Amino acid sequence: MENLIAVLVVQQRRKASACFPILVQVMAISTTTYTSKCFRDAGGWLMSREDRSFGGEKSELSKLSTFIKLHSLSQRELKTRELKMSTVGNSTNIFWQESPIGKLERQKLLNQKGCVVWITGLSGSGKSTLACSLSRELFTRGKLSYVLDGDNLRHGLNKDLGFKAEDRTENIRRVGEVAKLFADAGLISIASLISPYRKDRDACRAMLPDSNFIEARQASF
Ligand SMILES: Nc1ncnc2c1ncn2[C@@H]1O[C@H](COP(=O)(O)OS(=O)(=O)O)[C@@H](OP(=O)(O)O)[C@H]1O
Ligand SMILES: Nc1ncnc2c1ncn2[C@@H]1O[C@H](COP(=O)(O)OP(=O)(O)O)[C@@H](O)[C@H]1O
Repeated sequence: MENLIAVLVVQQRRKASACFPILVQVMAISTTTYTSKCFRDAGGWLMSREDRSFGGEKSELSKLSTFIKLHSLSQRELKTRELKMSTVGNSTNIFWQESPIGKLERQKLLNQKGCVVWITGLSGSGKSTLACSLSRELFTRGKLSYVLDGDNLRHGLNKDLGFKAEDRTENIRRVGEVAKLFADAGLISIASLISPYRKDRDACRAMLPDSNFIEARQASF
């Protein structure tokens, strides 16, 4: 049976003139419960912190002030959504927002598979040259790539970082995250960084399915 996912909202926060809900919990309920009628009628669900059951009268519920988002999801999607809810810093209301267009659709549009090619090697070993040649070669074959070059990224995104071990780790983590997003967008993301520590490269690899992360070591020519 299809499951419904209800996002419970217990309070509102005011910011400027706008009210926006604070998301506190995601819960699955069966479509056979009383609530499914409420969902249909109201197109959403209202619930107080005190009333955590789904059995309350609709009239009571409608006294409450805020809005609940409702999605009809498969069990699998539901699990994914629940897993993607996370606490970031002190915030408990940060959750993953799905894109209306899926990765597979983007890949189909571009006629290619998004992935990360990670080129590691010493400074001056030829990483950037290799990354640019690869990008050009892919382009001539009708494949869209983008080079994430360590030098370039240190001009902007990573300009606050130096070359201590922990700064390199953070540099590589950030580039890994960007590369992952580009791969998700359907691009062939070519990262060219010294990335001297295996653990940092492995952490980037772990962000993606194995077959989507290709590591290449540029030996000095
Ligand atoms: N220790 C030190 N001091 C000063 N400058 C340095 C240092 N290490 C690297 N570089 C220069 O920074 C460029 C980018 O480095 P990366 O971001 O790829 O390094 S790392 O992956 O974070 O280790 C790197 O670019 P490439 O020479 O293209 O590798 C260097 O120009
Ligand atoms: N295969 C190669 N043969 C000869 N020279 C190369 C080769 N690859 C790169 N170079 C030269 O070496 C220098 C450093 O290359 P670069 O790609 O900037 O290295 P990195 O990005 O690793 O610092 C550049 O002057 C480049 O033209």
